[in-house]
Amino acid sequence: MTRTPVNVTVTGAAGQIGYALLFRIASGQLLGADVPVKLRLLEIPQAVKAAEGTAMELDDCAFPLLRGIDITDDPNVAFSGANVALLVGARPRTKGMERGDLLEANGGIFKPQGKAINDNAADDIKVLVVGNPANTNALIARAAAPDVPADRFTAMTRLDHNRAATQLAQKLGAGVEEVKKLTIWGNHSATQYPDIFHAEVAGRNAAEAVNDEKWLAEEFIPTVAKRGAAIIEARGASSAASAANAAIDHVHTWVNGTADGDWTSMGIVSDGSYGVPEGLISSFPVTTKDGKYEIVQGLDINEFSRTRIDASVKELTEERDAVRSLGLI
Ligand SMILES: NC(=O)C1=CN([C@@H]2O[C@H](COP(=O)(O)OP(=O)(O)OC[C@H]3O[C@@H](n4cnc5c(N)ncnc54)[C@H](O)[C@@H]3O)[C@@H](O)[C@H]2O)C=CC1
Ligand SMILES: O=C([O-])CC(=O)C(=O)O
Repeated sequence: MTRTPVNVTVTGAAGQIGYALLFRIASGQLLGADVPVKLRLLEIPQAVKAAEGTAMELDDCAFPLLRGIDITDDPNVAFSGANVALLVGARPRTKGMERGDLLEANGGIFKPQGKAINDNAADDIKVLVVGNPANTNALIARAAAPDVPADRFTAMTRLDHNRAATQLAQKLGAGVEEVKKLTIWGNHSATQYPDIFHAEVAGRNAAEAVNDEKWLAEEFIPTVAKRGAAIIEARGASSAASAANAAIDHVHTWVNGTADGDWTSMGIVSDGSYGVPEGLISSFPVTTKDGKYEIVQGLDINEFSRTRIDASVKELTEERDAVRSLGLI
């Protein structure tokens, strides 16, 4: 194999998502079974030793595609020459913390990381923000990287998309692979809107096949939107393996393309489509090809959907205004 390795930077590498993610990247599941990778792990100084332990384990897997691991607490080093950056490390909300405090603490992480990406990453850099609040953290990083095209900054709603696919498949007794054209709109938060009106299950329109607006409004949407909290309640820790899996899916789809007749959901910088204010990082239905994505255009948005998209976009607008007033963007 003579191909130049792809540099993949992972922040928060010693955390629980990092532990579920790194082995899959190193085994070729992020970019493809023929693509060698070099890993750059960014951690805070106190967690560098733990990241070193994970790196020892990665070595011990003898992955043929893994061409090196660097571990650092310096964002400029971590993002030097990065082709793909997975921004996982974030400041969780702790007891007594107001939303503004959370946004400010994360601004202290994502602003310098955005600048370090701007100054050091490769020209083809692709960024996925996983750390919460993911959409607004992506907005902060993007604002700190004026030399990087805005469409390279994305936020993860693929976990929500995958959750919705399973809920819908289970409701209709279908396989998840038969579910197509689902959309997550808006924020990766409880206001997100999983939309089945354009979705198909085994070739049938999903909303018609379900034919149960009560289930849609009272079961499906809340189950998907509050799944993160339900996992925390059940597991005593937030979702990790499924979040890592979604990060793999997000980047793999971005790089390798969506299947014909299907699309996926990604948090991306709005171009104003579907009435989402330009510049907000909001989830949309997108197709991907040759490492680029496009918003699926021309979908009819009914009243049921419009109200819910607007509510989530309102929350994103409020988060943007809050980080703006904190001087973070
Ligand atoms: N978008 C999504 O669908 C999902 C997002 N998440 C979010 O992902 C984030 C990570 O989750 P976990 O891995 O479970 O958390 P964790 O607490 O286990 O790990 C986070 C890691 O980030 C590190 N970190 C903190 N600040 C850093 C910085 N400035 N630079 C580099 N590393 C830093 C910490 O030392 C820690 O090792 C959380 O914000 C969580 O809410 C989790 C699940 C789904
Ligand atoms: O709230 C969290 O940290 C976990 C999360 O985003 C999710 O599972 O969707």
